[in-house]
Amino acid sequence: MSAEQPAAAAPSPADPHQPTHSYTPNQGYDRDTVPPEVRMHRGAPADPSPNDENEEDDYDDIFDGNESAEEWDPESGDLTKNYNRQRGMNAPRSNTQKPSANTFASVDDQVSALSKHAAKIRLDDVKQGEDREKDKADRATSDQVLDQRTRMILLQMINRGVVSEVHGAISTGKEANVYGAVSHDDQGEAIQRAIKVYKTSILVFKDRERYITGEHRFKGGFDKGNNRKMVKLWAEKEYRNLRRIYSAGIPSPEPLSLKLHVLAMSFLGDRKGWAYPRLRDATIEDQDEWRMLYIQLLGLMRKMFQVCRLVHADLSEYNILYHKQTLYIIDVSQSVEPDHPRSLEFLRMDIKNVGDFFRRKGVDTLTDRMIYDFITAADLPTDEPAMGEALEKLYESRPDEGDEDAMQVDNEVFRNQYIPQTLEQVYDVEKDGQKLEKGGGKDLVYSNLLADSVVDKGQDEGQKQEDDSAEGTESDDGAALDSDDSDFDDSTSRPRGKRFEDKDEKKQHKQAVKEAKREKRKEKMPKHLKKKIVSSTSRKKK
Ligand SMILES: Nc1ncnc2c1ncn2[C@@H]1O[C@H](COP(=O)(O)OP(=O)(O)OP(=O)(O)O)[C@@H](O)[C@H]1O
Ligand SMILES: [Mg+2]
Repeated sequence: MSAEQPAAAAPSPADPHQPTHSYTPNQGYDRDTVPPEVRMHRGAPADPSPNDENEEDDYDDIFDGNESAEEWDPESGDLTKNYNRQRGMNAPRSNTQKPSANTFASVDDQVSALSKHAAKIRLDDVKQGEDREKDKADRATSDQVLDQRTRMILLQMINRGVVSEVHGAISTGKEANVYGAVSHDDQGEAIQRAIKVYKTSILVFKDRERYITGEHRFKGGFDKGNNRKMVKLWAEKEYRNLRRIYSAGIPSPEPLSLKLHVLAMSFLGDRKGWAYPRLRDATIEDQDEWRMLYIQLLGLMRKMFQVCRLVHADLSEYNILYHKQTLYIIDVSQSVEPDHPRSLEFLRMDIKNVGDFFRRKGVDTLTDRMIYDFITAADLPTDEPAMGEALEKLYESRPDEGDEDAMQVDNEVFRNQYIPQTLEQVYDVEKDGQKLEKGGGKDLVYSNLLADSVVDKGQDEGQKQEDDSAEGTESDDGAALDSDDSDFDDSTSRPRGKRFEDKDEKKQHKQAVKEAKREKRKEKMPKHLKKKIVSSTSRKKK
């Protein structure tokens, strides 16, 4: 106040009495009682971190709602709630109050309440496989991803009982870090968990746009300028995709809880917290096992496509974990639905990655085209052992059995083939279907999807029975499975129509069905109706 006042005089009994705390309008009381590791600041600079540049260090979205996954998607909120209820993941919460009248003070209270858990985040306790040990610099960077907001979310998860402790990084990457965590069951038994924390740095997430644009589930698009929102969207995508995959019975982490950019899931590893190796790092000597895993993986890809309606879109030996002859699918944040304009392109890429890897391991692989047809064919089984058997039949049906040169040529052709990017393009091609049929038709990589699963199914449900009997026969309109596919016994999953013993009879029947369908197509249905059918068919879950 006055300039004469001594700066730091020794305390004297005559000094005016100082309040124990100070009050700043709109900021509430000072928070010196809150340990620094959980202290939040409105206005005050946060710890410098490359990951939270331009981020206002506030926690409103963390405490707002306070309901984990329930708040992130109003449209599918019910589903998530149900899921969480079923999983019993909504542990008793001690801080359910919502910020209302005095928002800041209320958030502050919640922060203070969480501070008691601060010691349960111990990131120096690092658990990484030897071959994946990162150097110190890397680790330092990784630790910084735990900015104040992330720390707050983790504390909140601890408070809610999702986990009881968070440990060091299992993996530190460009886009996300995965941390080990522990939770305790009713008997006090430790259960390992994994927590994936998405990084919010702008550059890394730039190319993610192509996965989201065109996703009907993300119709609202995303705000490229807002990093935080984008990363949140990304975590949501992984959560939702994992839920589908896990509930379809595909080996994968079980998604447990989601808050903004932090996703808690079950841990794929041993009880001591060692994660299963990536397929890339798995030590498998037995050649037969490699082949078995290859067949297993093709089945998982098919199931993911047909049952979960998802294309992984980043599938490789890096995003598959291995344990005891079982493959686990992870890292599904970029996975898209079949109606995504680039889904088929992504699928083709996945197939290539998988094929290349297993070929390097010495496995006699099928051509990319055969795998593509196997995955997209509507009329094959979606469960084991039937899927594996179907693949064995494919092996038997190969015309140039294992001829590597022929396969290479076929793969090259297939990989360079035109894949439509939009529905409009698909329909234009479909109009020309008759022309293409005469020879080029089987090169239509999307024919499985278009002719069978989309257009015909949608046209008239009343005729479904008739169409069913022709399932698999339409396939020679395009690049579908060899017509022998009707020999597959998938009676367990879906009743098939008429079965054919005689090849000629089969051929005749196919011809007739083809004619009938051609006629049917002439009575073209309005585009908007088709589009509607396309999206409803592709969203359909079994
Ligand atoms: N549920 C889990 N259980 C055990 N380990 C896991 C789990 N999820 C991920 N991991 C480990 O973390 C690693 C990285 O996970 P993931 O592939 O999901 O992240 P990412 O998106 O690829 O991250 P980045 O691209 O930044 O490397 C995996 O290779 C795996 O070793
Ligand atoms: Mg990965």
